[in-house]
Amino acid sequence: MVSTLFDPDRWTPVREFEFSDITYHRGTDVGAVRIAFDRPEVRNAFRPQTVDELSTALEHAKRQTDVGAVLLTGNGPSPDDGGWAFSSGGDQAVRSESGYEYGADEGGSTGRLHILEVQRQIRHLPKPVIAVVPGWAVGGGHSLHAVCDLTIASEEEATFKQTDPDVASFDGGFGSAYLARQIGQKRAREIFFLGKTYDAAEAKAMGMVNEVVPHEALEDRAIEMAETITKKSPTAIRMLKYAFNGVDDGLIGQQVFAGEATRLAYMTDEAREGRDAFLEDREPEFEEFPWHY
Ligand SMILES: CC(C)(COP(=O)(O)OP(=O)(O)OC[C@H]1O[C@@H](n2cnc3c(N)ncnc32)[C@H](O)[C@@H]1OP(=O)(O)O)[C@@H](O)C(=O)NCCC(=O)NCCSC(=O)CCC(=O)c1ccccc1C(=O)O
Repeated sequence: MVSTLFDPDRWTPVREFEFSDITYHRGTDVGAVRIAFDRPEVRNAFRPQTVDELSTALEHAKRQTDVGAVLLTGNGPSPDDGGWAFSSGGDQAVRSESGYEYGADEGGSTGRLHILEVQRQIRHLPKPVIAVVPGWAVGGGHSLHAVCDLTIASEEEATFKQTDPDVASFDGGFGSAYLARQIGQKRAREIFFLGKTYDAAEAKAMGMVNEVVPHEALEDRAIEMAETITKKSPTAIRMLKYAFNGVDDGLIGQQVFAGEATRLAYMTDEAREGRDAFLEDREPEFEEFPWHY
């Protein structure tokens, strides 16, 4: 069993990969994928292996031109005590002085903090990523939900909390500063400085959760959201995501948005004329193309 909230009729395993720390499924009747932390016994804490797998799945999801939405969630419940989690952040059991360590027989010799690279993957993914929160979203797990485009949360089980300063960690980017853009400075500072716990309704009232859903209906509602998104124009959704990002992302945001504008421009006769003139070793003839206003 993947998770008690998982509907096997709606999802097919993506068989290209052999993952140990996540599960990865493609929708059977919706153009979406479901990526889930699969370490429920440690509240879906992520270790370097988990982060590598997450990154691989996100890169694969990015390249699927018939996939328009990504659901990111956590499998559960814990076989030990029945607890639920989206993610409790970095696995403190493998944390060393330089970051989070791979096991003895895998990876490099230095500690990693590459969940931050995954945050940037989510941020730049050309399709919405929905955080589907069935339980604890804590520490780096809280930061991950913050960077996702949308968050839906279990009414009964979702709990939001920032423990970063308790374990001498600090997400100075999307987890804090971008969160403050979502919910305001006072609330974001409260989350980090006081480390209070918030249920799904409180998190929605604060503006960091879009919908609160009965626990048993959580993934059905997530699929409905993905269906809604994937019926819309892929180009419009992609450009909107990058437009929303742009204001906070500076020159990188401008570059990403402009890159997609370039793709749209490449689709015009005007661009074809520029390319063909070069290949045919002649001057380009742009006279027929208007100076739009
Ligand atoms: C999540 C809890 C609040 C849940 O509490 P509770 O329901 O009572 O369950 P527990 O009994 O505590 O936990 C069950 C079981 O899971 C183990 N566990 C839970 N969380 C972790 C974890 N993060 N790492 C390792 N193990 C974990 C726990 O030990 C229990 O195991 P047993 O063997 O059964 O005893 C509570 O568990 C809790 O507070 N967890 C710790 C949360 C935490 O501090 N997370 C780390 C925050 S720092 C971080 O995530 C850094 C990574 C990162 O993203 C980053 C990197 C670089 C810069 C910035 C960042 C950033 O912070 O974003």
